[in-house]
Amino acid sequence: MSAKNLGRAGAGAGGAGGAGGAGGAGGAGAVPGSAGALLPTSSAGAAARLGLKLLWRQRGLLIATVALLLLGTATMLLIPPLLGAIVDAVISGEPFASVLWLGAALAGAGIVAAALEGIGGVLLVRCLQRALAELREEVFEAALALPLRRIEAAGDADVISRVTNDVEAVTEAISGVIPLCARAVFTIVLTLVGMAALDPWLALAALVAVPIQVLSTRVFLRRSRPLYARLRREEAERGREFVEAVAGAETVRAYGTAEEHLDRIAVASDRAVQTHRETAKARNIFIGGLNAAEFVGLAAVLAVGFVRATSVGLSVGAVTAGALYFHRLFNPIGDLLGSMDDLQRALAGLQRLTGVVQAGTEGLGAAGAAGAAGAAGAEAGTATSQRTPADETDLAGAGAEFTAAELAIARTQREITGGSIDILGASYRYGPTAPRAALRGIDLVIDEGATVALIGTSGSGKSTLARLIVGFDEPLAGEVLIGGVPAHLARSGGRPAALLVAQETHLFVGSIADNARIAAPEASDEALTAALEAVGFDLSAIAGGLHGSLPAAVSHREAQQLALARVLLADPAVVVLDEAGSQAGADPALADAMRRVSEGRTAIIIAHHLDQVRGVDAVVVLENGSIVESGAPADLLERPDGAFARLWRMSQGVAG
Ligand SMILES: Nc1ncnc2c1ncn2[C@@H]1O[C@H](COP(=O)(O)OP(=O)(O)OP(=O)(O)O)[C@@H](O)[C@H]1O
Repeated sequence: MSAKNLGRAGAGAGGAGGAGGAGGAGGAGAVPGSAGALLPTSSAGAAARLGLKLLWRQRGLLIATVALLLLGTATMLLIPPLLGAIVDAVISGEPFASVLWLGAALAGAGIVAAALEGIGGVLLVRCLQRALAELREEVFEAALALPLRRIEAAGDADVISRVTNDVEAVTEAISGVIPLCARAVFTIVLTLVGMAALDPWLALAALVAVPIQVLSTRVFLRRSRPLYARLRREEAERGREFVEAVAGAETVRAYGTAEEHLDRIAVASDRAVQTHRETAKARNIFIGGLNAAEFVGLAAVLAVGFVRATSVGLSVGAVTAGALYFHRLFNPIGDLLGSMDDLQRALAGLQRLTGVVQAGTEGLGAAGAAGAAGAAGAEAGTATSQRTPADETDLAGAGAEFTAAELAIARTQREITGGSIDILGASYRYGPTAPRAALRGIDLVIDEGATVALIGTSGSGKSTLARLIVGFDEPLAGEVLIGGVPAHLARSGGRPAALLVAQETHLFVGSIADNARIAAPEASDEALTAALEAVGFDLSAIAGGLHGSLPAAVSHREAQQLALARVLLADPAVVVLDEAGSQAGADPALADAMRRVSEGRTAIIIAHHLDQVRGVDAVVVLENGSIVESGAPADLLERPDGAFARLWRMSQGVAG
């Protein structure tokens, strides 16, 4: 295969030292979401809407649950009047049998109410847990669908803290607080109805507590809402400092910057602790307000009961029942208002989770599908959902089954018409603060099936170009097309059209088969074995063979071979081997595997050893983000002053 049009602007008809279309928009503008921008947080309304949407999917179960809880609460309300009736029966000297019957009714009501509330509570938790599972899925899918640059800019810790801490806050609320609040609301409403039925004046007296409760709650909410939002942000920042220090442990040790990192972690921790203190203070004031309200309310009920008993002859039993009703309100009101704390935390968490869902959807809806195709494209290991619908019509029909993020991905992705690569005036810059553009006006056309080596000194832009080709990022100016489709949207047979095999291969805990199969979930054991054998992976060396566990200390060669086998299984039109062969010169088995993987598809090899350019159709030399030379290796070697010939001589230890 040739790469005859290669380096169209850079080399023209093989011209050495061309500027590679350096006139491109090297100074392209800001990268959205760059420079440490945390992922967005949604409004409370959007979070509530998402919560309701998820709950609505369980509506059948939810309605049955609410009915059971209401029935249970209503039955429980029979207890105070029955107790009042016992008091009246004893005072009026009724026969013991009557009191006994009332006692039996009391016990029966208690048992039935407890059973109904118990079953209702279990069903409610089940319903909420299902909604939570769906929320987790939505957030996870949205996080995967986020443009890779967006995640990099926010930092892994931000995403991790959302899918761990925030999900945990919402889980706690869902398992404990929301069922408690649901029961509390039912009890409060029905108890007030019960009191009003007993004597409307008693119910009115109970309402004296309400203004104090409302005031305490409002003050608390006003103070705590921003405090909780701040707390979650500060905890995420603390996590980020920590993760960064741990992830960069080697660098930290090498440069002796441990103290500096510890200081930064300490500052972030202090900030979070201070906010914790402020929230505790706000909570204590709030609880004091609730206690005062209870005291005032009960005093009012007893006083009004006394007046009513003496003025209109309300029975002592009725007043007792009224006081018991009011007393019964203490716990649910306390539960409800006391749960505001957890609900606030859960809402703050839900807003951050909804923010991820929105960012995933919006990023894709606009131009940000890079992450979808790109993240999915990384070394075939992270292929997106196999539920990719064939076209828009399918999507509309199956809408309910797809998350918003999936719909956005699927709507924008397109099948390629071939494996050619057209890079037209592509420029890229890592954020507005980057000192210079990583790529400037790259023009490069690679024919389908060609094998091309990218070479250049460190920082010349090879990896950046690779990221654009596999669709991790979009160029800030110009275009990168695979088979006529923008690289970040390009699909081939429903899978990413281009895959990258990087130096680091991500391996999952599990068997060799599990690790290979993520590239092609439907692949048979035979297909997996064939792919692994084709890249020289020695299954006989693994205890248990294909289904044996990945060795704890997997060698670099084995990891690379697994990554290459994944490419064979996923069968993309384009493969980019970034540093995959950095040891290939010294390891003929890896060099063979690379050749095998490059066969029958367009292959870009980021060559770190010039040995790797042997047998390639063309070489592209990058310098400072521009193509300075390109052409067939033999042709380039004939130009003694050319960049490639110079690099070649250096690699052979020849001066000049
Ligand atoms: N994540 C990043 N954030 C900011 N700048 C970056 C980032 N990655 C690369 N760069 C910069 O972009 C330019 C091109 O880097 P790139 O990694 O593409 O070069 P390379 O030729 O692949 O280098 P190497 O051979 O060392 O991997 C360099 O100036 C580099 O510092």
